[in-house]
Amino acid sequence: MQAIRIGHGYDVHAFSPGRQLILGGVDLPCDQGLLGHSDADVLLHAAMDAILGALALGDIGAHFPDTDPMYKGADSRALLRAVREMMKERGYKLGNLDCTVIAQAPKLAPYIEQMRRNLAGDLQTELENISVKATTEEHLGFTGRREGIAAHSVCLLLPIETPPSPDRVGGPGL
Ligand SMILES: Nc1ccn([C@@H]2O[C@H](COP(=O)(O)O)[C@@H](O)[C@H]2O)c(=O)n1
Ligand SMILES: C[C@@]1(CO)OP(=O)(O)OP(=O)(O)OC[C@H]1O
Repeated sequence: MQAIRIGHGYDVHAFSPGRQLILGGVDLPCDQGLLGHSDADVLLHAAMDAILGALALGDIGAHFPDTDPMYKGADSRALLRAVREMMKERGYKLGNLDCTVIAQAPKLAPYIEQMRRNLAGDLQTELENISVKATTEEHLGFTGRREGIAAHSVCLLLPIETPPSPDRVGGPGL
């Protein structure tokens, strides 16, 4: 029987004019977006790093290098689904995921439920297993000055249960 595993992820992207702001797969109305090789969805990047961390598989940069033209402008939801497949192939499913986005602006509360739905769908889990929270940084530091957005994520992975083989049902001798 495999053990339950815990993972942590953290990511930061800088604001940049002329970019779309995409968080948790939601295209947000904002005067600027985040800079990145991909769509720079910092929330999904932290979530993926948590899952990869739980599996001791390194980080997203190792799997989807930012030097590879294949990932230029990549949809981070597609990368998340690829990470989900890595998790399944190793015999795990998501237990729960808890994410915090650190953004002075824009206000994220109206979009949090859609972000949760996107994550739950891509990770093939129930909505109740996905938590997304937002906090400002009280105008302190790079996030507080609106220079960028950071995200943290922690997850638990559970072994996928395999049904007992028929010859073991009922115990020895039956
Ligand atoms: N970008 C953000 C940041 C925070 N919120 C919500 O506002 C509330 C107060 O935030 P604090 O920084 O004072 O903790 C809190 O309920 C956050 O969920 C937000 O919607 N968007
Ligand atoms: C997501 C990837 C894809 O090339 O690019 P970026 O958008 O630059 O994001 P980062 O958080 O720096 O992670 C590295 C890459 O895996």
